[in-house]
Amino acid sequence: MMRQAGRYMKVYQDLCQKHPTFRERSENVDLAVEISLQPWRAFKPDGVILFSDILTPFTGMNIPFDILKTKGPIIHNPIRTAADVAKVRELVPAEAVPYVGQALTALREEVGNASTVLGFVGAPFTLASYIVEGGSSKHFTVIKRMAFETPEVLHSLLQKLAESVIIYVRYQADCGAQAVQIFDSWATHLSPVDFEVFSLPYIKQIVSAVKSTHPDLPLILYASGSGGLLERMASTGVDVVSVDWTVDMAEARQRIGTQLAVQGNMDPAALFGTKEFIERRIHDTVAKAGRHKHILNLGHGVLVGTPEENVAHFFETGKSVRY
Ligand SMILES: Cc1c2[nH]c(c1CCC(=O)O)Cc1[nH]c(c(CCC(=O)O)c1C)Cc1[nH]c(c(CCC(=O)O)c1C)Cc1[nH]c(c(C)c1CCC(=O)O)C2
Repeated sequence: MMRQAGRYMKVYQDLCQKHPTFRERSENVDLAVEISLQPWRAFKPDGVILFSDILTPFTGMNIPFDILKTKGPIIHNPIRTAADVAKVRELVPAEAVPYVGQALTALREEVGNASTVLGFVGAPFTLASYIVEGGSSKHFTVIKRMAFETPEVLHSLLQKLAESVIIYVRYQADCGAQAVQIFDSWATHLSPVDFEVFSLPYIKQIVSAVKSTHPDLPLILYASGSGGLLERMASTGVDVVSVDWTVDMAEARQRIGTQLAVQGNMDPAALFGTKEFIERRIHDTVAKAGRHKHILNLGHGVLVGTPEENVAHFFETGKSVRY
């Protein structure tokens, strides 16, 4: 299951006591592998997600960052001008983030053919939102101001990010990732007309560049609250469109079509419900996705406080579904 998978787990919280910083946990190969394997050992899901963050490659791009327990992601020197953009370096993953490749390779060895190892990247707009705003944001006013006042500055940043993301996806695949998920989590804060200018072209660029060198690597695209964008997401050329719970899965399937796979889309909070409720929701979701490619998942990460036994029940029920 996606993203902050692990935070709800006691084994992860215990490990955080000993290794208190996110960067230590994610930049040390042994720790990153160990944390990635915690949900795998507990639930045997069909996918094992690398423990890392979409911000991790920033270190190699001359964008110092931290992820603080209280404040979340922090970019120490936000990028606001053309001169700032000029300082952003192209990512050389083997030099800047070798632990990512090493962890993926180790995970592939560990899980063998019993599960799929997933890598992930942030999409240019979502990465830029952190870089320009300086951290998480509610209204995205700084990056939108840049978009609407000096679009050429934002475009030059997005283009640089797209080039590094292409390199990073290829690196993850070469090191063992069997599928890569692209997170454009905050793209839905853009109006669709602006999404078509500031996000879509860059995702398309990434997908077509990666497909030209890695035609068999499945690419998954996620955006939160993506109901206004489903057709546009499908038009990027990705193999899987990840859907969150604000869209009915039957409608999502209809809008995305039967050629692409859909992923999702249970409300993560459904795992606070009774066992029967969880089962009903799983069957409902699977039925609505229809007899076409579907990766059963939550519509976002597992929420902190989710009972681990309910997560286990999600997987047991999901695996027992027969068409
Ligand atoms: C936007 C985004 C980020 N990071 C990510 C996204 C895209 C997915 C989405 O839409 O949520 C993706 C991500 N972040 C993390 C993973 C690892 C995969 C997994 O363990 O499931 C993945 C896939 C670990 C993490 N990344 C982070 C944590 C939590 C902090 C910690 O455990 O130290 C984890 C486990 C920190 C982080 N990093 C980011 C945020 C918003 C936060 C949470 C801040 C908070 O709520 O406290 C940026």
